[in-house]
Amino acid sequence: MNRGLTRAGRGPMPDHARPRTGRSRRRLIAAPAGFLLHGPSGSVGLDGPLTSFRGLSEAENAVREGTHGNIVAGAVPFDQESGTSSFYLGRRVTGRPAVLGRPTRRSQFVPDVIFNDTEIAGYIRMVDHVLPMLRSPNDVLEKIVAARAERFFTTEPVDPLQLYGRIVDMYPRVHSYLVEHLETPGVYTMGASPELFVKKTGDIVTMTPLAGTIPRNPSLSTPEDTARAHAELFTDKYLVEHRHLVEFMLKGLAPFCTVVDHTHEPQLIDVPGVWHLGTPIRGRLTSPGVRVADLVSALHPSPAVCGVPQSASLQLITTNESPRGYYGGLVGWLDSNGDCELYMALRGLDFDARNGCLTLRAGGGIVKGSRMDVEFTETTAKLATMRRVLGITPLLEASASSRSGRPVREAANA
Ligand SMILES: C=C(O[C@H]1C=CC=C(C(=O)O)[C@@H]1O)C(=O)O
Repeated sequence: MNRGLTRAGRGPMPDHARPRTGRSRRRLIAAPAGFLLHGPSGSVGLDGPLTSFRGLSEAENAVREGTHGNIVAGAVPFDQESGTSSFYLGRRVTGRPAVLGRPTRRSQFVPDVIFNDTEIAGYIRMVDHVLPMLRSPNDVLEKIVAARAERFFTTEPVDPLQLYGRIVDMYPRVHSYLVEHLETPGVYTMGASPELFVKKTGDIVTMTPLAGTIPRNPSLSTPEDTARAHAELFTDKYLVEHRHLVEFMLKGLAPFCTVVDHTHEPQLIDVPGVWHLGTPIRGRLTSPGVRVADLVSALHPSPAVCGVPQSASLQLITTNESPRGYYGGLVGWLDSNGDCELYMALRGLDFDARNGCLTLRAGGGIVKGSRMDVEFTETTAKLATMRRVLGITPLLEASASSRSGRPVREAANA
């Protein structure tokens, strides 16, 4: 167990990354304390002194003891073999940190290399490599999630909490998250997650796995765009891509549940910038004492971020992509009652406050019948969620605007 490694023992934060406290009549979180979550289900932060853990199972044991705090919160990486978790045990605080309300200085974000072309080339190679495998009746691969990164540098120091505040303000309909990396203090993963991985309340688990995506069309009215999304997503290619995920989740849940209910048809899910197919699932656990760490090892990484079969997809991803870190992992909290809320760490970025480097990452499920150009456009639409936060014109909106000759409406929360 890695107890006892507290913020006090982790060296100083750089000046421009250090949080400041402010005065407000609302209840405030004075410091970021490793983890923040804001969204329709409420706000969660931590109050110290904190104890930290590099594994979900140890973190769960400690919070269930209930002696050092009532909540443990943080992130599980995409690949638990090559990365470590960052969990912080403390007391639950609800409310908005004072610093989130502060106006941000306008920074410029410049690309690492023009168009981040190395990552684009790697993505194209990966998709080219897997498409024939998916078509071959002799290959086991049925679905794989290929992802690509975009890297930018800030031209002046950026406060990670102010950056996070922009995410919270821009995307109130989904859950925003921030986790400081335990291994590398001063590095943060943050974003606006569209997807509930698992929520546990007593003996009830709920989730809405998402797979199947098309970008929103900001030049259409909402009813027109809804009709278009329905017509495009309820077709064989997307339904198969989605079914792989639902089948995996149902199979993974079965040993833990006495009953599992789900809708037989997926639903159209409206999240910032894109439409998804999603299936709400609800299970009754064999006991409220089922461990969250056991649910996570049965269900993560799911085909929402990895593929089918899991081991072959994981192998292809770890061999061919730059390390994903917390992208495609899980973020959220577990408490001393055995309850939890974990979200998929998607539509986010890694921010290294020590050198101003930001890495955005997004991917999409590839199945037999997928097309390179359509898949690439899907990753562009997903990357746009964080590009908007940085004030970098999303490529899709820029090109749609120049084609139509008129400005395109902001689609982030349309
Ligand atoms: C892998 C991502 O999204 C997942 C979640 C929803 C829909 C997805 C899809 O349609 O491929 C992905 O499975 C991402 O945002 O990087």
